[in-house]
Amino acid sequence: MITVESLSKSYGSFTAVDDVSFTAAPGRVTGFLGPNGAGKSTTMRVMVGLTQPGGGEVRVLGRRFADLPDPGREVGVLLDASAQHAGRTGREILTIAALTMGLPRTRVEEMLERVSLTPDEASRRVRNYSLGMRQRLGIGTALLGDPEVLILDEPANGLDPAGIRWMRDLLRDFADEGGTVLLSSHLLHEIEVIADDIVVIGNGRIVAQGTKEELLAGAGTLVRATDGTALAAALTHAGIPARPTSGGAVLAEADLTRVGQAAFAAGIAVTELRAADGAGLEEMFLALTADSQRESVDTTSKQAPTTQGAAA
Ligand SMILES: Nc1ncnc2c1ncn2[C@@H]1O[C@H](COP(=O)(O)OP(=O)(O)OP(=O)(O)O)[C@@H](O)[C@H]1O
Repeated sequence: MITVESLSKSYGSFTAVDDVSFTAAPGRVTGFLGPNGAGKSTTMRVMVGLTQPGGGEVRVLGRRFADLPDPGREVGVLLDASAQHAGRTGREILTIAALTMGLPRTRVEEMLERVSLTPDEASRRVRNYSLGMRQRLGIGTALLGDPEVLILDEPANGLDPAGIRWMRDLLRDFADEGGTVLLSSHLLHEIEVIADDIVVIGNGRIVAQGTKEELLAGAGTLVRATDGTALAAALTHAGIPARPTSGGAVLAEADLTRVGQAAFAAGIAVTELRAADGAGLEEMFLALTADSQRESVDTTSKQAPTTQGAAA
């Protein structure tokens, strides 16, 4: 369990993390999603005692990180996969970590196998590793002490699709055995594939949180007709908030039946009608974090889609 309570952190007059509260529960994979510079790494650094908070606190397994009796065995941490000693081999890095934690050397071979680094790769110096191999090694180091909690900052960075699937299965198994996983990403798709619960941060503030299902349910219905403008107008006329998406469809804030009936009543033949699923979550992510995006994003909407019950 990780509990973040009213956490704030400023650098000079700049507020990087602003009154952030959320929980990552045991048995669940919690995705911490936000665009670049949103405050994810700062929050995670506070969690593991590397950055002092300006206000609020973080508890891991009920204690501040500094008060954990044996943090290496309780919390597995991966903050920057490229921060490993480039002149050491993968096996040496794991061996040093194992010896520091008082673990037998056999644990190193177990872990190399678990993160799918071959004996040949384990004998190479880390400077010759791809980013994906560094991530696997970093995840191996985090798992080495058989911790109850994993805190991983952008662990999918550099992994190919097969690597992301491998990581998803690994984190799923970890959570199914009762572990707590918190992982960050600036890519919605990664979080959508891996996480059970999602916490969305933009400009240092939590903008939405809930289960993946809750956030998806809030995303409404995706509907398409030959004349999208007439469709959007008909839905709006029927009292259903509706807006065009970047893909030419209309995203409506009502369930399938209501949207279908409204289009039928207006005499409009729909060519597609389905739950918005990932498309809706993506729209929501872009809309909710639009003002913290560095590149301008046309969300076409004045309002974020409904996330009641899930919104913080
Ligand atoms: N030591 C520091 N001094 C000054 N500003 C900082 C410092 N560390 C972080 N920041 C600023 O705080 C904000 C949040 O940074 P943070 O690294 O937490 O974001 P992030 O969500 O992890 O982004 P990314 O996905 O790009 O890693 C950024 O604007 C960053 O420039």
